[in-house]
Amino acid sequence: MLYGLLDQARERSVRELSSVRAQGGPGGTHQARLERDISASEQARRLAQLDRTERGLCFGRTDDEKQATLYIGRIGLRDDNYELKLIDWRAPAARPFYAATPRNPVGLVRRRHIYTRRRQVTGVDDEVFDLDKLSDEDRSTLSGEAALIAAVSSARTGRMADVVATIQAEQDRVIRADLPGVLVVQGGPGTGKTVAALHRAAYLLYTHRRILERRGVLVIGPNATFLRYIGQVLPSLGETDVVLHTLGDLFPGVHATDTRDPAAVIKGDERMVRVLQQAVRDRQTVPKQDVTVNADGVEIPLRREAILRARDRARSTRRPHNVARRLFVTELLTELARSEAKVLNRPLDEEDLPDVRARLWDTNGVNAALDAFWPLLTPEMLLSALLGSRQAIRSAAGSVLDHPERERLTRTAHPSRWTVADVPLLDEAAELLGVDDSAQKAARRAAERARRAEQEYAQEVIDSAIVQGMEVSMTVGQLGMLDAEQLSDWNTTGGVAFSTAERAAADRTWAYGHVIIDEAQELSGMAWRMVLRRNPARSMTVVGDVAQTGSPAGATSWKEMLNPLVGRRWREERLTVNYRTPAEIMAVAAAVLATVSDERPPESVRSEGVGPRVIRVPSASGAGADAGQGAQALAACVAEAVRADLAEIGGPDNGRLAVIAPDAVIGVLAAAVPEAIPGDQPESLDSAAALLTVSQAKGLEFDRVIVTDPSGILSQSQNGAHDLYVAITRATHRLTVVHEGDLPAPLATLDA
Ligand SMILES: Nc1ncnc2c1ncn2[C@@H]1O[C@H](COP(=O)(O)OP(=O)(O)OP(=O)(O)O)[C@@H](O)[C@H]1O
Repeated sequence: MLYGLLDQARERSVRELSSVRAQGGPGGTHQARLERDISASEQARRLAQLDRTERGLCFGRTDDEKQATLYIGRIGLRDDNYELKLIDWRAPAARPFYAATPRNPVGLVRRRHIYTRRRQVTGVDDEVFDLDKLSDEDRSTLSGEAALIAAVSSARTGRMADVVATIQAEQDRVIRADLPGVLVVQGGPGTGKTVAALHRAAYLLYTHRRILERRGVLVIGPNATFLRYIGQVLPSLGETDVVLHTLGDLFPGVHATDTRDPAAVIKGDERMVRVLQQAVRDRQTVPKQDVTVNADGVEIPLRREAILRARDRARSTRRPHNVARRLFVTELLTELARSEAKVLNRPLDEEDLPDVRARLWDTNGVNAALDAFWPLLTPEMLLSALLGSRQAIRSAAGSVLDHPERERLTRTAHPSRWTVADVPLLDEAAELLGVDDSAQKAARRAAERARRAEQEYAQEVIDSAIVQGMEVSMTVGQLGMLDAEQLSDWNTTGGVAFSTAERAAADRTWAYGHVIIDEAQELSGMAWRMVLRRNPARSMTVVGDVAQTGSPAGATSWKEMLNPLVGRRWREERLTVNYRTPAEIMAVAAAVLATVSDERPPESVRSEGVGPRVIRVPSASGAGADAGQGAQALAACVAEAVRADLAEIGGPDNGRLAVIAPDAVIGVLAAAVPEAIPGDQPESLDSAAALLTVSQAKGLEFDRVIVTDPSGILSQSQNGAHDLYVAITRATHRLTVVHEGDLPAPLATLDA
């Protein structure tokens, strides 16, 4: 019956789409074109949404104490009488399906999971909260619990899948938490933080569509591989107004991927705000004595005193550098106009001043001279000039950073080859520099007037019968209605080309309605400042695990990181159950965790009955055995282990494998194990085996994992133990450890 309704909804959309298209090309009145564009785009979007719900359309059923039965699914569906037959998983009525526990069944008598393959029901799985209240017939069809275990044990595909059918009560609390404020979701590896955060995005867009569709939701992940890994979850949940970014591409126009910046800790330190402020001031220069400026062949004297006064005045406005520059330039042009009149022995009327200033400004000599005192700067210019010069760093950071810190910051070669740690600095610089947009502002005011006229017109369109007809068809699938503002945006941007997501991604100052930050423990103080600028409303979901922090600039506690930034306006939810890693592997991970953190390891939801496997590399013996040979021997062992694992997995449809290794041996391993595709290649996730550094493996999971050289992982950074904890907790089934020499102490039990 439900698939029948889905087909009907689809047919309706196809019909409407073709009838809209049949109305012809670009002709007709302005109003007709507008209506056609909107209608076609909405119908296409609706169709895409309906197509995505084909698999597992309905996955749940609830029976409550009042004998009401509801079916829960990926979208809401109504029959011809407008009766709701399938409840969207995000609707309030679906909540008991997720929230009920044996202790607090929230009015439910039974929760049923429904399994389907294509359009066939293949099984059901019941949880009964009150057997007495079930009818005899229902009692006779009861079935056991297995939905979650089946879901978490299944082979991995290289992409994260949605879990709408099996969201657990503690995750549901996170997903449906209120929109305002900062929600921190702390949980160990595999507790579903990422999956819960993405479902939260879908839930928020559904529940607060009016606000969020216009402002968009920003999801920040640790790297491009991770974004690819989670990229399909949201579309499958039916959401498109979401922008996915890494920290490296939050500054429009820059795509930084390099995370290995020796100065990352200093660049992440909030003291850099003062360094950048001073770097900007250092660019506002005053010569040591009076100068002359050449204006079309006339040498005009300019007093040092006047430059100093103009600078002080411009600074005292406290406007950003490029904005205050207008005042500086105007002051000095006035000074030059007077000085020129004196040189040429000509009178100067006050009312002629604006014209004279404009003429002087148009001469190359004046322009260049004033630019040298107070240049127009881009963030990129400011930062590359700073990082590329020891002298500039000394001047800007002399009182803030000590000598070794300043030395580490200096990058005389390729100062504008941006690393991820540079991006928050560029963003900070953009704030300090500002944009002199007085010319654009005038244009914008004119555009705004035009826009208001459009808006009034669009309101009339909404009120018209045709668009009211659309409303009926759209609300069937819970598509939000367009408001007058959206309609006019649509019109002024020339049609459907710019979605909220596209406009937001291109605009550094875009204020998102909600921001979700995954692996948030990795953010430095400067990175937080950049992210907070994207969300002045402070409506955020901060997801992470302070026990997995790899970056030395990252967080060791949420309190220390967040209190200075948002005060006490944050609350914490904890996730405690591990859905990924079997108990046998988690026991090893727990021993590693205990060496560095008081955080409790999460409880595994299942065990495999098989412990981790250990392979010891035969020692390279004899005189002349060196580090190179050691690495070759290690690589040979890993190659053998990879081939054995791949043979056991028996094809990419049955699961995935990852080799996780210290950064230093990735090159050797890439040569020795060509089956494993390095993580910096986009196809890595789609291959049967991936070769990853720990930072590339963050947030990902694989059926089998070969952790290579644990001692190397431990010693490669000051957060090595956190890295080893991350590496060990990526496996959903089997873990193999390949090592040379003795195992590091926390793994010693594996030798037994
Ligand atoms: N309720 C659930 N039903 C089915 N599978 C789940 C559920 N919750 C989590 N999982 C699965 O558990 C695995 C781990 O989830 P996820 O990656 O979100 O964990 P995480 O807490 O972000 O881990 P990490 O901190 O290691 O990145 C995923 O495969 C996810 O689909």
